[in-house]
Amino acid sequence: MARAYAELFAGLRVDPSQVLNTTFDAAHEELILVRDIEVMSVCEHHLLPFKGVAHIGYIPGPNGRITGLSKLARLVEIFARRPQVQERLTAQIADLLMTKLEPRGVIAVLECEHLCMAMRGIQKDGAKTVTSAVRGIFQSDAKTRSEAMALIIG
Ligand SMILES: Nc1nc2c(ncn2[C@@H]2O[C@H](COP(=O)(O)OP(=O)(O)OP(=O)(O)O)[C@@H](O)[C@H]2O)c(=O)[nH]1
Repeated sequence: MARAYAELFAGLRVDPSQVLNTTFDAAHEELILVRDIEVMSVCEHHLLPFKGVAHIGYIPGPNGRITGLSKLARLVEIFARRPQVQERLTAQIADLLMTKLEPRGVIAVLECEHLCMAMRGIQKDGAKTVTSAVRGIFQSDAKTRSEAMALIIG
Protein backbone atom coordinates (compact mmCIF):
# COMPACT_ATOMS: atom_id res chain seq x y z
CA MET A 1 0.00 0.00 0.00
CA ALA A 2 2.85 2.39 0.91
CA ARG A 3 4.38 1.74 -2.52
CA ALA A 4 1.06 2.43 -4.24
CA TYR A 5 0.81 5.81 -2.53
CA ALA A 6 4.46 6.60 -3.30
CA GLU A 7 3.78 5.93 -6.99
CA LEU A 8 0.62 7.98 -6.88
CA PHE A 9 2.42 11.03 -5.54
CA ALA A 10 5.53 10.58 -7.69
CA GLY A 11 4.13 13.03 -10.23
CA LEU A 12 4.32 15.84 -7.71
CA ARG A 13 8.10 15.64 -7.78
CA VAL A 14 8.28 16.12 -11.55
CA ASP A 15 7.90 19.50 -13.21
CA PRO A 16 5.53 18.78 -16.12
CA SER A 17 6.78 21.78 -18.10
CA GLN A 18 10.22 20.11 -18.37
CA VAL A 19 8.66 17.37 -20.48
CA LEU A 20 8.00 19.81 -23.29
CA ASN A 21 11.60 20.99 -23.48
CA THR A 22 12.09 18.53 -26.35
CA THR A 23 10.81 20.40 -29.38
CA PHE A 24 11.53 20.30 -33.10
CA ASP A 25 10.92 22.71 -35.94
CA ALA A 26 8.93 20.76 -38.51
CA ALA A 27 7.12 23.52 -40.42
CA HIS A 28 4.01 21.41 -39.91
CA GLU A 29 0.81 23.43 -39.77
CA GLU A 30 -1.76 20.64 -39.56
CA LEU A 31 -3.30 18.66 -36.74
CA ILE A 32 -1.12 16.32 -34.69
CA LEU A 33 -3.23 13.94 -32.63
CA VAL A 34 -2.26 11.08 -30.32
CA ARG A 35 -5.26 8.93 -29.45
CA ASP A 36 -5.95 6.35 -26.77
CA ILE A 37 -3.22 7.31 -24.31
CA GLU A 38 -3.80 5.25 -21.16
CA VAL A 39 -4.85 7.33 -18.15
CA MET A 40 -4.66 6.03 -14.59
CA SER A 41 -5.28 8.32 -11.66
CA VAL A 42 -7.02 8.56 -8.32
CA CYS A 43 -10.02 10.69 -7.52
CA GLU A 44 -9.15 13.20 -4.84
CA HIS A 45 -12.52 12.86 -3.11
CA HIS A 46 -12.44 9.13 -2.34
CA LEU A 47 -8.83 8.12 -3.16
CA LEU A 48 -10.27 5.48 -5.48
CA PRO A 49 -8.87 4.93 -8.99
CA PHE A 50 -10.23 6.25 -12.22
CA LYS A 51 -8.89 5.03 -15.54
CA GLY A 52 -9.46 5.37 -19.23
CA VAL A 53 -7.90 7.06 -22.23
CA ALA A 54 -6.80 10.51 -23.31
CA HIS A 55 -6.76 11.94 -26.82
CA ILE A 56 -4.48 14.94 -27.19
CA GLY A 57 -4.21 17.07 -30.32
CA TYR A 58 -2.67 20.37 -31.33
CA ILE A 59 -2.01 22.49 -34.38
CA PRO A 60 1.47 24.05 -34.27
CA GLY A 61 1.83 27.79 -34.23
CA PRO A 62 3.53 30.01 -36.84
CA ASN A 63 6.88 29.04 -35.29
CA GLY A 64 6.20 25.44 -36.49
CA ARG A 65 7.32 24.04 -33.16
CA ILE A 66 6.29 20.45 -32.45
CA THR A 67 7.09 18.11 -29.59
CA GLY A 68 7.92 14.41 -29.45
CA LEU A 69 4.85 12.20 -29.60
CA SER A 70 5.79 10.39 -26.39
CA LYS A 71 5.90 13.74 -24.57
CA LEU A 72 2.12 14.05 -24.88
CA ALA A 73 1.75 10.69 -23.11
CA ARG A 74 4.36 11.71 -20.52
CA LEU A 75 2.38 14.84 -19.78
CA VAL A 76 -0.76 12.80 -19.14
CA GLU A 77 1.23 10.48 -16.89
CA ILE A 78 2.72 13.26 -14.73
CA PHE A 79 -0.52 15.15 -14.24
CA ALA A 80 -2.36 11.88 -13.48
CA ARG A 81 0.15 10.78 -10.80
CA ARG A 82 -1.50 12.81 -8.09
CA PRO A 83 -5.01 12.89 -6.64
CA GLN A 84 -7.11 14.52 -9.32
CA VAL A 85 -10.49 15.48 -10.61
CA GLN A 86 -10.91 14.57 -14.26
CA GLU A 87 -11.89 18.09 -15.32
CA ARG A 88 -8.73 19.63 -13.82
CA LEU A 89 -6.51 16.90 -15.30
CA THR A 90 -7.95 17.63 -18.76
CA ALA A 91 -7.48 21.39 -18.42
CA GLN A 92 -3.92 21.14 -17.03
CA ILE A 93 -2.80 19.12 -20.05
CA ALA A 94 -4.33 21.60 -22.52
CA ASP A 95 -3.06 24.69 -20.68
CA LEU A 96 0.53 23.53 -20.38
CA LEU A 97 0.68 22.66 -24.08
CA MET A 98 -0.68 26.12 -24.94
CA THR A 99 1.90 27.83 -22.74
CA LYS A 100 4.97 25.85 -23.72
CA LEU A 101 4.43 25.12 -27.42
CA GLU A 102 2.49 28.26 -28.34
CA PRO A 103 0.41 26.30 -30.85
CA ARG A 104 -2.60 27.59 -32.79
CA GLY A 105 -4.73 25.44 -30.54
CA VAL A 106 -5.00 22.39 -28.32
CA ILE A 107 -7.75 19.83 -27.84
CA ALA A 108 -7.71 17.33 -24.98
CA VAL A 109 -10.45 14.73 -24.49
CA LEU A 110 -10.47 12.21 -21.64
CA GLU A 111 -12.83 9.24 -21.27
CA CYS A 112 -12.60 7.57 -17.85
CA GLU A 113 -14.40 5.20 -15.56
CA HIS A 114 -14.41 6.13 -11.87
CA LEU A 115 -14.38 3.32 -9.35
CA CYS A 116 -15.93 5.67 -6.79
CA MET A 117 -19.10 5.45 -8.91
CA ALA A 118 -18.86 1.66 -9.35
CA MET A 119 -17.66 0.29 -5.99
CA ARG A 120 -19.53 2.57 -3.63
CA GLY A 121 -22.11 5.33 -3.62
CA ILE A 122 -24.42 5.03 -6.61
CA GLN A 123 -22.71 1.73 -7.71
CA LYS A 124 -23.02 2.23 -11.46
CA ASP A 125 -20.37 0.10 -13.12
CA GLY A 126 -19.36 1.04 -16.66
CA ALA A 127 -20.44 4.69 -16.69
CA LYS A 128 -17.89 6.75 -18.63
CA THR A 129 -17.12 10.40 -17.96
CA VAL A 130 -15.99 12.39 -20.98
CA THR A 131 -14.28 15.75 -20.46
CA SER A 132 -12.78 18.09 -23.01
CA ALA A 133 -10.58 21.16 -22.92
CA VAL A 134 -10.32 23.16 -26.13
CA ARG A 135 -8.02 26.14 -26.50
CA GLY A 136 -7.10 28.58 -29.27
CA ILE A 137 -8.41 27.74 -32.73
CA PHE A 138 -10.33 24.72 -31.41
CA GLN A 139 -12.31 27.10 -29.25
CA SER A 140 -12.84 29.82 -31.85
CA ASP A 141 -13.43 27.72 -34.98
CA ALA A 142 -16.25 25.17 -34.89
CA LYS A 143 -15.16 23.49 -38.14
CA THR A 144 -11.61 22.85 -36.87
CA ARG A 145 -13.03 21.52 -33.60
CA SER A 146 -15.48 19.22 -35.44
CA GLU A 147 -12.72 17.81 -37.67
CA ALA A 148 -10.59 17.00 -34.64
CA MET A 149 -13.54 15.51 -32.76
CA ALA A 150 -14.37 13.28 -35.76
CA LEU A 151 -10.81 11.90 -35.69
CA ILE A 152 -10.95 11.45 -31.93
CA ILE A 153 -14.24 9.57 -32.03
CA GLY A 154 -12.78 7.51 -34.90
N1 LIG B 1 6.43 14.61 -33.48
C1 LIG B 1 7.00 13.42 -33.69
N2 LIG B 1 7.73 12.87 -32.69
C2 LIG B 1 8.26 11.66 -32.92
C3 LIG B 1 8.09 10.93 -34.11
N3 LIG B 1 8.75 9.76 -34.00
C4 LIG B 1 9.30 9.75 -32.76
N4 LIG B 1 9.01 10.89 -32.11
C5 LIG B 1 9.37 11.38 -30.78
O1 LIG B 1 10.63 11.95 -30.75
C6 LIG B 1 10.92 12.18 -29.38
C7 LIG B 1 12.40 12.11 -29.11
O2 LIG B 1 12.57 12.61 -27.83
P1 LIG B 1 13.88 12.42 -26.97
O3 LIG B 1 13.61 13.03 -25.63
O4 LIG B 1 15.05 12.93 -27.77
O5 LIG B 1 13.99 10.82 -26.92
P2 LIG B 1 13.62 9.78 -25.79
O6 LIG B 1 14.45 10.00 -24.59
O7 LIG B 1 13.71 8.41 -26.45
O8 LIG B 1 12.10 10.13 -25.45
P3 LIG B 1 10.97 9.19 -24.80
O9 LIG B 1 10.37 8.38 -25.93
O10 LIG B 1 10.02 10.16 -24.19
O11 LIG B 1 11.62 8.28 -23.78
C8 LIG B 1 10.10 11.19 -28.60
O12 LIG B 1 9.14 11.93 -27.88
C9 LIG B 1 9.43 10.35 -29.68
O13 LIG B 1 8.14 9.90 -29.30
C10 LIG B 1 7.30 11.53 -35.14
O14 LIG B 1 7.09 10.99 -36.22
N5 LIG B 1 6.76 12.78 -34.87
